[in-house]
Amino acid sequence: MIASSRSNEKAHGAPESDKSRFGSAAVLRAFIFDMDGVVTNTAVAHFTCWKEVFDGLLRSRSGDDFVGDDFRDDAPGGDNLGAFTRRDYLDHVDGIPRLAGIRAFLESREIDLPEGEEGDRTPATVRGLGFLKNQCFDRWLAQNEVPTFEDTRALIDVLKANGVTVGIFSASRNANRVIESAGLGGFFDAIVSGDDAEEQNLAAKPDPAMLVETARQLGIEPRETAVVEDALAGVEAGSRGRFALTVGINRQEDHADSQRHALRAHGADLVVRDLRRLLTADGSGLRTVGNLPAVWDRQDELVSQIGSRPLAVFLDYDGTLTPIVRNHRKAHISDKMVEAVAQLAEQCPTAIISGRDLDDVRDRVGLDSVFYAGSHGFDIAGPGGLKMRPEGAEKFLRPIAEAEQDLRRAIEGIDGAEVERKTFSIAVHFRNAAEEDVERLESAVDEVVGRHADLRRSRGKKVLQVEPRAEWNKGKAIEWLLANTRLGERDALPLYIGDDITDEDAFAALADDGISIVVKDGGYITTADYALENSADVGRFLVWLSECVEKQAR
Ligand SMILES: O=P(O)(O)OC[C@H]1O[C@H](O[C@H]2O[C@H](CO)[C@@H](O)[C@H](O)[C@H]2O)[C@H](O)[C@@H](O)[C@@H]1O
Repeated sequence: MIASSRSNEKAHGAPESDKSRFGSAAVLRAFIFDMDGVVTNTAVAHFTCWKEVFDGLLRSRSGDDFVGDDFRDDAPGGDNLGAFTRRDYLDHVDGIPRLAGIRAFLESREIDLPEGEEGDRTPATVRGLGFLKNQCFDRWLAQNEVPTFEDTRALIDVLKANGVTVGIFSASRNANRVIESAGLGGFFDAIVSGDDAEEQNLAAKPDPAMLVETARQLGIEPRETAVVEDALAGVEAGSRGRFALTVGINRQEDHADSQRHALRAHGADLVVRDLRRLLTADGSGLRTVGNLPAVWDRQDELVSQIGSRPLAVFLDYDGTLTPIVRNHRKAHISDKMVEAVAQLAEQCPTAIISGRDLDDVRDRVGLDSVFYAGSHGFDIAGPGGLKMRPEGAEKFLRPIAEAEQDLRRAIEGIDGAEVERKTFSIAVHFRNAAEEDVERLESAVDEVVGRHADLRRSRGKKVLQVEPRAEWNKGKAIEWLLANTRLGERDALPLYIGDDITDEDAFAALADDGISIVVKDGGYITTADYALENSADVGRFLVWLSECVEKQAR
């Protein structure tokens, strides 16, 4: 076996300073938690009360045919008077102020009700429905102690022990009572509730106003603050407010995969199923690329994890197969690395999953034996003429082309900023721009993206990416490749190596079954299992892996 790599060589041509990397643990001084569904487990109580109220209304309109005890998860399937479902809860009322949620649900069922008056007590008006829902929840609160999520408690304990400030916010006007009932009174450094929102006229999620107010009360800038949210509107608020990191917590049991991709599409930088995934193995600190175990210290563990299963290897390109360099055109892969990938591809199916354009990454690597996914997984190709784009992908080509023109105009005059067009995304690079111009650049990009409902903005290393607002990403591409090509044959064990935030989608896809390795760069929060030092270390590891698989086959 190859000896542990302890080389300090700077493989990264222009290393990021720890502090310049968003999501870097070094810059995080505060965490803000959404209350319902993240800290407190009131979802069942809320859902039950919404169901009681809305089913009462729907029953009164549909008569004898109504099936009220229907707890199905899916949408009502065109039946506007069908029972209130969990999908309705998530799509229309979860995390939304009471009356706004009622209006959204009624609109989804094409039910027109008058707004009504403050003192209304019947389901004949929006306000009356709001009263009944709150009365039900009040009853529940009086009879129950609000449960909390253990993983959130564990994360908060670590944050507090490490001197990180912690705030909580909720659109609920019952927030303070819920926090008290959960035994968390005095636990948070700031609480912003639905009452505060009303008093200060703070717009509801996805507007970041409540989050920004919580950060203000904590006395810490959004750029130094992480947000933890479970609702789609909430992660969107974190992204719109340009918080340092937006973590999506996915507590869905039945629709876990689609919820993970939806949280990402709405702006979560990272999505986890359990917040303890953000902690080191011993649970004492945040899991960062800096404190992950080196692959070389865990060779035996890896060998036993692989066991007799065939491997399916997935590799990122920039920062993984090549060092990061100032000019993206000059990120050339070395002959030695191509040789290492080629040898590995002879032993086990191998894919390169890149944010670059498909043709660009394929030309750079130049191997016919590997699979490729370009534009963060939107454009897949492989041996034997394989070609795949997710259904409906082409509809994004037009908004992307328009945004490209707008972005080129918008960044004129920002020295060092550059637009790189890929088929299904646009990278706006700022590695060579002055630090003081980055905020202006971000605003310009947000402004352009704001004009296109089909597009969203995500982040990477000294780059903003404009991409389809679609539930597709590197992780989804890997899932597709595993299900539809020889990469997934014979119960293959997937292994992924990457270095950037978009690689977290791949790590999430492998969270239950797979090996995730991050290439070190700065000290940002990651969900990977192991680390490699730099791209030279990746090369050594690929050679080691080829040898392992060869031995396994003998
Ligand atoms: O998914 P990847 O293969 O890692 O691609 C991610 C982006 O990589 C490139 O940009 C990054 O690398 C450049 C060259 O080292 C560097 O100058 C830039 O700052 C990095 O963000 C590529 O240009 C992008 O299109 C990819 O999305």
